[in-house]
Amino acid sequence: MTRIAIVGVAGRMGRTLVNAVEQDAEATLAGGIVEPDSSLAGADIGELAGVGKRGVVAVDSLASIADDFDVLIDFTAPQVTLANLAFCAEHGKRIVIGTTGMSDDELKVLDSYRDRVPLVFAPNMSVGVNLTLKLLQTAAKALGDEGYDIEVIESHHRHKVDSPSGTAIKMGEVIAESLGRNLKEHGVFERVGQCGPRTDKEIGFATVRAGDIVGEHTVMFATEGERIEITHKASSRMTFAKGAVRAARWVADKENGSYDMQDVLGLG
Ligand SMILES: NC(=O)C1=CN([C@@H]2O[C@H](COP(=O)(O)OP(=O)(O)OC[C@H]3O[C@@H](n4cnc5c(N)ncnc54)[C@H](OP(=O)(O)O)[C@@H]3O)[C@@H](O)[C@H]2O)C=CC1
Ligand SMILES: O=C(O)C1=N[C@H](C(=O)O)C[C@H](O)C1
Repeated sequence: MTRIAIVGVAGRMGRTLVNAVEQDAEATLAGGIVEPDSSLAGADIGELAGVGKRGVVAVDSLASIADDFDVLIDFTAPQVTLANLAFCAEHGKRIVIGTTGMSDDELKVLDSYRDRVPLVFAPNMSVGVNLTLKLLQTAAKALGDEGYDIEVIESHHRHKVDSPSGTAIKMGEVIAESLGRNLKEHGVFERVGQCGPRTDKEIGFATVRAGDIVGEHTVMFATEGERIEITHKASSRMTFAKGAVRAARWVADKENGSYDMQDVLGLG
C-alpha cells in the first residue's frame, strides 16, 4: 500500500486527488497540506473533498506529517513545489509534481534534484494527453518539413494563472524536437498589430481562458488544401488525478531520478 500525502489539498486538483486516492485499492490517504495559517487546517480532508470524514485532518506544515507518508503529490504553484521538493529530498520521500508555469530558472532548480530524490514531473498526467504526445511526434515528422504550418491552441477555465498551459508547451517541445527545431527560437507566443506573415518554421501558440473549461488542446497541421487537427479534451480533473496516483504508486520503488508520465505509462 502506498501512503500518499497531498499538498494543496483544498485546491481544485487537491480535492480531486483525494477522490482518486480513495478509489485506488493500492493507495491510502496519509495526509493533506494546506497553506500556512489556513483556516482549513484541522478540517477532515475527506470532508473537504466531499467524500465524507476519513479521519485524516489537513495540516499547514509538511514537517508535522513527515513520518506518515511515502509519496507526496504536489499540484500547487512553482515556489511552493520547489520548497516541497527540497523537503522530500532531505527526508527520503518521493514526489509527484503536476505544477505548471515554472520559469526556466525554476525548471533548472527542479532538475538539480534529479540525483537526490525519485520524482515524477509532468505538465499533464492524463493517459490521453501522453498518448497524444506520441501521435504528435509521428505527425510532426511526416508533415512538419513538408509545408504544413503548426499551431497549438489551448483552452482552460477562467482561474488558470499560467499561459500557455504546461501541456501546450510540452506539445510544442515534442514537435520541435521531432523536427530538430529549438522551441525557444521557433515558438511564437504572441501576434499583435502589424506582425507580418507567418514564417515557415514557426510553431504558434494561442490561449483561451473561459468559464469552467477543464483543459483542451488542439495541434493544427495546416497547408494549402488540407488541415489535420489532433485534439485532446479533458472533461473531468479525475483523468489528471488518476494519472498522478498511478505515478505515485509507480515511483514508490524507484531509484533517485527525474521521470515523466511517458516513463510511468511505458510509452518512453
Ligand atoms: N499536471 C497535470 O496533469 C495538471 C496540472 N495542473 C496544475 O496544477 C496546479 C494547481 O492547479 P489547481 O488545482 O487548478 O489550482 P488551485 O489554485 O485550485 O490549487 C492550488 C492549491 O494550492 C494551495 N497552496 C498554495 N500555497 C500553498 C502552500 N504553501 N502549502 C500548501 N498549499 C498551498 C492553494 O491554497 P489557496 O487556495 O489557499 O491559495 C490551493 O488550494 C497548476 O499549476 C495547474 O496548472 C492542473 C491540472 C492537471
Ligand atoms: O491548470 C489547469 O487546470 C491545467 N493545467 C495543466 C497545464 O497547464 O497543462 C494541465 C491541464 O490541462 C489542466
